[in-house]
Amino acid sequence: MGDIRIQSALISVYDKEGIEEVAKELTELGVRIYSTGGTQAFLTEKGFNIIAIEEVTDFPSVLGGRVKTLHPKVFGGILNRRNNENDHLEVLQYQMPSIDLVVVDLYPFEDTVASCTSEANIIEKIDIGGISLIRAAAKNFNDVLCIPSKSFYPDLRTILNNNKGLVTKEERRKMSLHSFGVSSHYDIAIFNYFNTDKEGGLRLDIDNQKMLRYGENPHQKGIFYGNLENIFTKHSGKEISYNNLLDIDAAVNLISDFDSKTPCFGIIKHNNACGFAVRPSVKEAYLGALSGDPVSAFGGVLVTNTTLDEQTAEEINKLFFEIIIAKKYEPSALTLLSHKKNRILLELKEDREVVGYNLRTCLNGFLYQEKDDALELTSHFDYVTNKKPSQTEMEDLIFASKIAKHTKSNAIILAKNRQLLASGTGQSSRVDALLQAIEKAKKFGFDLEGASMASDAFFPFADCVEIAFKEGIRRVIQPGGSKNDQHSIDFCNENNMGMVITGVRHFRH
Ligand SMILES: NC(=O)c1ncn([C@@H]2O[C@H](COP(=O)(O)O)[C@@H](O)[C@H]2O)c1NC=O
Repeated sequence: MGDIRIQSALISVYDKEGIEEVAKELTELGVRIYSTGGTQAFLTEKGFNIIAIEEVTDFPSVLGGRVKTLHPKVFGGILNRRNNENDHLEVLQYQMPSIDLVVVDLYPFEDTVASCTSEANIIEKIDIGGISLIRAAAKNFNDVLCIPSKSFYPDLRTILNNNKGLVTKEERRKMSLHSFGVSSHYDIAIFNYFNTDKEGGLRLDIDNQKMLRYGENPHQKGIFYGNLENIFTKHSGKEISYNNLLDIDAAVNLISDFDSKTPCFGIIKHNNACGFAVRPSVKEAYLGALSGDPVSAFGGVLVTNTTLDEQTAEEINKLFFEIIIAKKYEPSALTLLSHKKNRILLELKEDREVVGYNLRTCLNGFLYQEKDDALELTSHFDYVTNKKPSQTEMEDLIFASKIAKHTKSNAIILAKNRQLLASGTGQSSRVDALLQAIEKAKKFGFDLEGASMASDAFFPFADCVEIAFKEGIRRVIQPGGSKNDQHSIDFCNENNMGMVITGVRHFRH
C-alpha cells in the first residue's frame, strides 16, 4: 500500500561526485531524468540522456544561476497531489511534468563560510532553488521521494534495489524527515552566520544523539547530543556513561590549559582534579598526581597531555581507574592497559572539535555563556606586595591558578613544585575551601611550608591569607576585585608574603 514507481527524476547537484552512479541506476530502471545546467552538462558528457530543465520551464537560467528551477511548472510537477482530481486537471492544463524523485546537493554554504572568503561570495552560496526543491519534495512525500544531499545516495540505492524502483510510503516519509533535517541544518548555519552578536536568539543544531545507559542516576534517562568521534578515538572499554562524559569534559578542558612541551598528568573525580603534577617524565607526573590524593584517585579519570608509555602503564595497572585519556599511547602501553576489558581508553584527537560555549537548563529556559577560555597573561598581572615571587615561584602560582580555574567554586588550590597538594572544592565559603585543602594536604603528609595558594575568586576578607600564613603558605595568586583587597595585601606585606593579582575571575558553579 502506498508504493510508487519512480518514473521521472529531477537531479540538481552542486557536487557531482557519485551522481554518475545514481544516474546509471535510474537509467537502468527507465527513469526520465531532468537536470539543471551544470548537472545536465556533466551527465550528458558521461553519456546519459538528460532533459534540460529549461525545456520544461521554457525559460533560461538567469541572474547568474540565482533562478533556474524556481518555476511553477517545476514546483507544480513536484507538489501536485496525484490523487487530487483538481490538481490532476491543472497539471494537464499547465503541462507540468510529474516529478517522482528529487535529488539535490546544496551549495556548500558552511564550507564557504569556513574558507573565510568575502561576504559577497558567502551570500552567493545561499542556495535558494535547491532548498525549495527539497522542501517541496519532502512536503509531498505522499507522492515523491526526496534525496536531499549526496550523503543519502547509499539510501537511494538501497531503496531502489529493495523493490526494483518501487518506493514505499515508509521509505518516502523517512527521507522526508532527513530532508527537513538537511534544510533546517542549512538554515541554522545561515542564521548563525548572520547572528554574530546573538541578538537573534539561539538556534541549536545537533543531529547526532546517543542514548546513554541512564543519566546521572539509574532512574534518569540520559542522552548525549554530539559527536564523540570528533574528540577522541576509543581504543577499548565499556560504554561511556553520563557521569563519565562529565568527567571526560572536565579532564579535556583542564589538560588543554597546559602546553604539551612538558608532561603533565591529572586525576579527575566528580569533575575536579584530585591530583595533578607537571614533571620531566610522564611516569613521574602520574606518580606526582597520584600522591596528591591516592584515596580519591580510586576509580578516577586519568588524563595526560603526552604519550603514555609502558612504564607508566605498569604503574597505572596497580590501581583501579575507570578511564584513561592520553594524547597518544605507546603500543605496548595500550596492550597492557586494555587487558582490563571494562577500562575505557581514549586517545585525544589533535584537531578535536569542542564547543566554544556552555549551555545549561535554567528554570524554563537555558543559560548560555561563552566558554571560560581566559588564560591569565603574566603581562597583565599586578604584583601588589613588596615581596615579588621568583620565576620558579611564579610557575607554581600559575600552575595553581590554572587548576583553580577548572575547580568548582568556591575553590582553593594549594600547590608546590608544580604538584597539586590539595584543593578545597565547591564550598559555600572560601575559608571552608581553604580549611578543607589544608586538612587534605596534611592528611597525605604534605608540608605546606613554602607552598602557593590560588583562589578562583577574590578574598572578601583577610582571613584566608591569615590562615594560609599560619600553615606556612608564602605566596598567593587571586583575581582581586574585592573592596577589601587592601586588607589582604596589608597582611601579606606585614608578613613577607607575596601576592599576585590576575584580574581574571574563574567562578565555576
Ligand atoms: N536558483 C535555482 O533555481 C536553483 N535550483 C537549483 N539550484 C542549485 O543548483 C545546484 C546545481 O546547479 P548546476 O546543475 O547548474 O551545477 C544545486 O546545488 C542546486 O541546489 C539552484 N541554485 C540556487 O539557488
